[in-house]
Amino acid sequence: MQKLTIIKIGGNVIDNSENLHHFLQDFTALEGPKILIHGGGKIATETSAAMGIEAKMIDGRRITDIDTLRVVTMVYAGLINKNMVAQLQAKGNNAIGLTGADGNIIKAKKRPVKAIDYGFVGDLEESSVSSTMLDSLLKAGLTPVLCAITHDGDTQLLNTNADTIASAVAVAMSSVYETHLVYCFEKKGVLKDVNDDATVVREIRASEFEGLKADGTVAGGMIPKLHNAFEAINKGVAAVYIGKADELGEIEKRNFGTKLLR
Ligand SMILES: Nc1ncnc2c1ncn2[C@@H]1O[C@H](COP(=O)(O)OP(=O)(O)O)[C@@H](O)[C@H]1O
Ligand SMILES: CC(=O)N[C@@H](CCC(=O)OP(=O)(O)O)C(=O)O
Repeated sequence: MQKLTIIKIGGNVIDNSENLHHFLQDFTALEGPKILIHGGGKIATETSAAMGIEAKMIDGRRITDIDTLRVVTMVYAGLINKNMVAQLQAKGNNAIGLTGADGNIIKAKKRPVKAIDYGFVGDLEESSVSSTMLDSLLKAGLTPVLCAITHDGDTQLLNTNADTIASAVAVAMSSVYETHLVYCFEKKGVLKDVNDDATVVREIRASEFEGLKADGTVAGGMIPKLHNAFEAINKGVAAVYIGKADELGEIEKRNFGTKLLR
């Protein structure tokens, strides 16, 4: 099987133009077919505030009412996605920026209203990602750049967490490629002490996850990130890493961040 590299980049890195430039350079230099998935939550929150809309997050998910959906569509599918594609083009990478609605690449289901109404948040299912469409783009020599906007197939755009998209895309592509998934963010990996980059946990087994949550080692956005990362490794993705965006260039040379084990 041919190797495919899927990289997810988080909002804190995207927000810093110097870090983003460096990351996109390293991403372009990676050998072989690749897919980039980006978030942008931080910029969406700032843009919402500038428009007088208060951002509300519960368990790492944005409550997406109709006004917020407009903002995230503009920010993720427009501003961030198109700027990233333009930067990749300038670096010689023939990128194509897409939402899940384009080419029906990711179809989601609006999250059912239970105790909390998340609004226009889309959940993914086994059959949500079209590996066939993504593979035809890769075979055409293009680098897909996917944002966090999906659709329900019945006109409605939806907002789906970018870590979840990365995991689902990696699982779907594993039937066609030996898929490697890398979550890039602003820290060196999963840390024992969140404020100390020298405390990277080099390997985490699925069986250790509950303990790390219970003793408070992992918290906040790291909980859904690890959950999505373990979903990927447990469903056939060949390798999953979590590490620092500006160390991506080192990934083949030495230990990069935290490696997940089944
Ligand atoms: N043990 C940990 N190691 C690293 N980061 C952690 C840990 N526990 C909590 N975090 C927090 O998780 C955040 C990453 O989650 P998130 O902000 O959702 O990522 P992204 O930037 O990819 O969207 C980090 O910025 C950090 O504040
Ligand atoms: C439903 C939901 O929460 N969607 C996310 C999508 C963006 C994202 O995941 O951005 P980061 O990777 O930068 O956090 C949000 O709107 O924040």
